Amino acid sequence: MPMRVLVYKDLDIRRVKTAFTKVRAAIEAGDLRSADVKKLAPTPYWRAKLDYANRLLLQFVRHGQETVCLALEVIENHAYDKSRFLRGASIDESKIEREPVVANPAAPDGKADSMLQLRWMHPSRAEFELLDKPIVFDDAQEAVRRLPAPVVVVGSAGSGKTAVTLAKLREAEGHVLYVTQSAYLAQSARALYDAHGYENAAQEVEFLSYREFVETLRVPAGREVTFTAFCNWFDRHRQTLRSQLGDLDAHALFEEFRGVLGASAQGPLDLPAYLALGPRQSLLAAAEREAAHKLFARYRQWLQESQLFDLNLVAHEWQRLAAPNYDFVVIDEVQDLTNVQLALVLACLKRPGQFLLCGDSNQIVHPNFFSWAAVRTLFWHGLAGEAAQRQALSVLQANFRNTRAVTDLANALLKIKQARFGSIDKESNFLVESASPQSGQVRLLPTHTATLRDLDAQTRASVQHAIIVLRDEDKPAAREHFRSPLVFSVHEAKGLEYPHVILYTLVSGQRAAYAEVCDGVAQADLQVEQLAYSRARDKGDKSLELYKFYVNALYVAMTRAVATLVLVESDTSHPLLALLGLQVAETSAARSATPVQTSTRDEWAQEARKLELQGKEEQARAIRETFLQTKPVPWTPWSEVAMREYLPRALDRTQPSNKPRQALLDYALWHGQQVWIGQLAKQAQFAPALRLAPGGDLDRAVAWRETALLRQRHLQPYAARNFKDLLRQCDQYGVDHRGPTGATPLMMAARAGHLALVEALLERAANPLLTDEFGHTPWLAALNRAMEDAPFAQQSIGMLFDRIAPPVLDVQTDARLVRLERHQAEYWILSLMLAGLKTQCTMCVKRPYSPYRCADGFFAEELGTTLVCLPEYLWKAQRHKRSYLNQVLARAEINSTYLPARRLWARTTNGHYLPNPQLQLRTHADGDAPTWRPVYEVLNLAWVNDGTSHSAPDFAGAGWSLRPPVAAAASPT
Ligand SMILES: Nc1ncnc2c1ncn2[C@@H]1O[C@H](COP(=O)(O)OP(=O)(O)OP(=O)(O)O)[C@@H](O)[C@H]1O
Repeated sequence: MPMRVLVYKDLDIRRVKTAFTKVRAAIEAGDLRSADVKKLAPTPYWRAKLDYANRLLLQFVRHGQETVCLALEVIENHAYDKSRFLRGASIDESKIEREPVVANPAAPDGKADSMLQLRWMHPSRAEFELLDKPIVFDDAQEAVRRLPAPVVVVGSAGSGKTAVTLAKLREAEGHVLYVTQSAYLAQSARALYDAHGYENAAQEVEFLSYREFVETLRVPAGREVTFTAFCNWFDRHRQTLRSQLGDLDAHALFEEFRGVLGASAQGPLDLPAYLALGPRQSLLAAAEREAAHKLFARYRQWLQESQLFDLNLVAHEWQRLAAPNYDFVVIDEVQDLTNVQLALVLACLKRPGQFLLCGDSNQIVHPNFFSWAAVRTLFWHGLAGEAAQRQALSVLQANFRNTRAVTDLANALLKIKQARFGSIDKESNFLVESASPQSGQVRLLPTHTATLRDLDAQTRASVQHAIIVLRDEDKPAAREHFRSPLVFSVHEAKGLEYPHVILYTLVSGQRAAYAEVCDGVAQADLQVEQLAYSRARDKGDKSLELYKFYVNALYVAMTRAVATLVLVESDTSHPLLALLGLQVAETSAARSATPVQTSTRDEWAQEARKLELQGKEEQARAIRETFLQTKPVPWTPWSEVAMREYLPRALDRTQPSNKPRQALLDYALWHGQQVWIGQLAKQAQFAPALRLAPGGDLDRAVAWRETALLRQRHLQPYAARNFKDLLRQCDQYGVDHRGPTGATPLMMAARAGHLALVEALLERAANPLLTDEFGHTPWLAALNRAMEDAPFAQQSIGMLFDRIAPPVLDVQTDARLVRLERHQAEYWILSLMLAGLKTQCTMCVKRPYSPYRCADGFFAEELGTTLVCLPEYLWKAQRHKRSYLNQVLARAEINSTYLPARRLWARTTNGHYLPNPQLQLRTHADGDAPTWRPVYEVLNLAWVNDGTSHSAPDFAGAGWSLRPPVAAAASPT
């Protein structure tokens, strides 16, 4: 059967052009035999034969009932090991040659259903972009991709803005920045960029949340003011506020401070400037502004007194730190940033105009004065004439996410908004076109007891259903009927999506406001295919500002639903619902149209983890309490606290119990801390310790053997092929419970190099960011082993890297955030230092270099021993020279003049380095917001020194060594 062939945008066929054309024609003709297409089991890929030495990597996907062939990569000279997509999978070419050719890739194992589905396909375009999945751009996206900078893209949720933005970002050269308000979005964009091992040598790319971007200039002192903190301040001033500002709520005042008073690129407004604002530029009438201005001054004072900072005000102060750093900048969800914040980002461009902005003003759910016109005015200033002329906006109208029914309803609401308030601006004045092949469903149901009972039964145990209410204060009422932990206010739901969504009395809960939203709008006003641009009738009319929250909130809430949407309303005859074309679905069949769904424990665990990453703590906690209940472990995991408690008893010879002695000995061997062994031998005369350290001095050969045995014993369950019991334990005690050694199962599995177990634990939402008391994450636990076990480094680090290595390493030096990316040598060197510090001076483990030589710090030869074991795609052969490592060590040293100055480590003696004592690491303690902590506190240097250094005489003599760091000796100045 003929077959469409789509070609990956980055496929390089220069050297095999003719052969490629022939192979492509054969596949298009459905003749897989001539192309010699064979499966590369066990990977999902196939290969075709281009000529004797070269192969073409393929993948087959489905679009509806059709099978489509994707041409991904040319594999030159049989070098499957260099393939970007195969990621080092071992392919036996001779075995493949013997495989039979397959006539139809969808047929052989009858697995067409499990093949990747393309969501949408262009009628004629043959090129595809690859993010997490292959995407063929529609014409509007393709046009944006081809536009020269500056580019401004307006598109609603699900219109593929992020996809096209990333495609464009990949084409830029030099130092490139992607920045957006939400840390979660920045992280997911980075994951999409990196997907399938994408790398681009022509660019150095950073993905930062706005907060992180600010931190790269200087980390603001104190904590960021949160809305909750603001609410507490607001409550304290409620009386004054009420008398002067009426019943303005906390959200509105926060936004007036953020979006109006503090938003201007020229700095916070003084009173005359504030009073001079037009009626559509502030929520407050002229008379109230004086009071608001005074309050703003008090707010700023309160921030200072409470050691809080407001990123908006920081943006203004940091303008002086802005330097031309970036060649190209992408700002996603630009509507979430104020002008002063935007100005700060754009001030960091090397050449004005080298940016792409994208966003959607229909998604603003708190009063916000974002307007495309204001954004335009802002960058108009910085642009030379010609660039400014080109400054057109591109609109993406398609929606690749929601089903047709949901999109139709959202469009109806946009029409009502337009008819009632006029256009917000020319740019956001469009309807959305659904690109979904599915029709979907929208229903209106009354708040009858039986209906609510049915809905609760359908949704309570399913991760596929979410319940959305208007405001936080509406949640308790929803919880009376819905037991699902997935109850969100609109604010919280922004940026989320669920297959099925219930809106609980959103409209009836605010009948009057929603009646205003559709006041004077008639069915006839909605009979349009396009939105015509029109201004509001009365320019002084502030109703749009006042009601924008309600209409946009409803819009955001609706568009969270991918497939089906249910509106549950007490007032089912509200005029807005009628205008939206919603009628009550009366029959019991309609009521229970959705079957009861039950998600598995793993699915709930994943959902909790996802929500946690997005900062939705409340729902994550609710999931844990409802579906992931666990018991405390019945053992006492090893810890510094426990050992400190044992120490006096363990070392006191008169104490009869050997239990604390044995625990201390095992702990010492596990972590490689010889000091405790010596003391147990000398002071306690503990027989097992005496065998290791007769007379108190360690017999290293015996210690190596004992350590290996003990480690093997503890790792054995995590290395075993059958790990059912372990998973059962995770169900009982939680996936991140602390085992007897104090490590989580993921840390142990990583150290054991057990990929299948690592994957099973990640599947159960194990947290790869948790650390042990030496600051070791599961990834650092694996690296620690790699430093003493070369075969492990060779066999396991590559595959573990893809699963658990952090995409970036954030450190703070000189009060700035320095982000180390995975492809930078500094990322690896610092990771090895963090992973290796604990055992740098150990005598309990056989390591390639003597602990005496290691005491002054890490050195090129030592680091290189591990780095050369990494697969080529992680550590290129060019980096294998020791001189290269010495160069990197020198350039990131605290006194180096190299730019950018990273100041990651300090030179202790010639060629030896230790992490800069001034360095701080971003840590992710259980459930808390990430915080900065000094590196040696995270690595627990004091405890490491207690356990390893006493019996190494050289330490004391080596001016600056693994003794507690002497800050003065390493001061960056
Ligand atoms: N041309 C396309 N064909 C098929 N799928 C697409 C296409 N463009 C985007 N998508 C998919 O549609 C979904 C939404 O795209 P994307 O996240 O880029 O939209 P967005 O406009 O950034 O949405 P939001 O503002 O809600 O984040 C993604 O799963 C993306 O892979």
